[in-house]
Amino acid sequence: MSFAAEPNPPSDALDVLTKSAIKAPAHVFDLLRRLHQLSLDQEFALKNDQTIQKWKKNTDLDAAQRKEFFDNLMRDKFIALTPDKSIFMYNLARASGALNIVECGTSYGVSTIYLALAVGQNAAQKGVAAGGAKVIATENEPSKAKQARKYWEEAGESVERYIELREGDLTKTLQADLPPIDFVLFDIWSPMVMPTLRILEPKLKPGAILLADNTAAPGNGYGEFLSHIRGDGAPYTDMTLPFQDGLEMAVYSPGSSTT
Ligand SMILES: C[S@@+](CC[C@H](N)C(=O)[O-])C[C@H]1O[C@@H](n2cnc3c(N)ncnc32)[C@H](O)[C@@H]1O
Repeated sequence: MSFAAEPNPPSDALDVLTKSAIKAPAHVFDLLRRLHQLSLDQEFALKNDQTIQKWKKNTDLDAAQRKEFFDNLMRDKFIALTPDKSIFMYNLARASGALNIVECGTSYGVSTIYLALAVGQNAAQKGVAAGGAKVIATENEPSKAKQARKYWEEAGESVERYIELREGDLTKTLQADLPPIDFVLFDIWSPMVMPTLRILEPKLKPGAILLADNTAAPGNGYGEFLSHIRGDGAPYTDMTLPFQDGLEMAVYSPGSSTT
């Protein structure tokens, strides 16, 4: 999400989540609609919150004070990937046949549900047992992790069994026990993205897909990450997809010839 963008009326944003957009049991589909609505309502309120507008303009705050304000503000916020981006992500994960996905930034687990549906459906199609396919979810706010688990329990078997939630700072929780990775979602505070990619990169499979949210938002803080994946000789192909505030899609392509 970006505070700079004009808010969309929440009802419009949800229109894309039709029954033909994703394959999901009816109760999971209804759960996703409910959670997106909560997230969109929160974002709508945030964009019109005068406290935030004052905070944005207050140049007296130092970096630590700004971080504290931001962390407190976000502690109970979904900040879920928007429905259009979520649907695209689900279908990309399905089309690529991803079996092992890392989700950087889980919050209340909305995007995790899409990724777990995709992983589970890919596993079923390929005849892979549940243990061989999963979404590694990451969240450092305990109250969010607890509630995310409840939503996944409500979603049931087709979702819950494909999620492994690692609680705590992801730059620590992702240090060990990573499978070869097919797909990564970066939906986390942008300064965390490059340190996390450094941890994940040795485990990326050739052809692995990276998505990163809001790379075209004003002041997005993605500079180091974008330089890394777009640099001369970088082992990636990359495009900013034209969703609101951008959605970066990169494909890990080590050793690919340019001749
Ligand atoms: C944008 S939200 C994720 C939204 C989620 N992907 C979705 O679509 O439902 C980013 C989350 O990252 C979490 N986070 C921030 N820093 C973190 C860190 N160092 N380790 C793990 N999680 C972190 C925040 O608490 C927040 O809930």
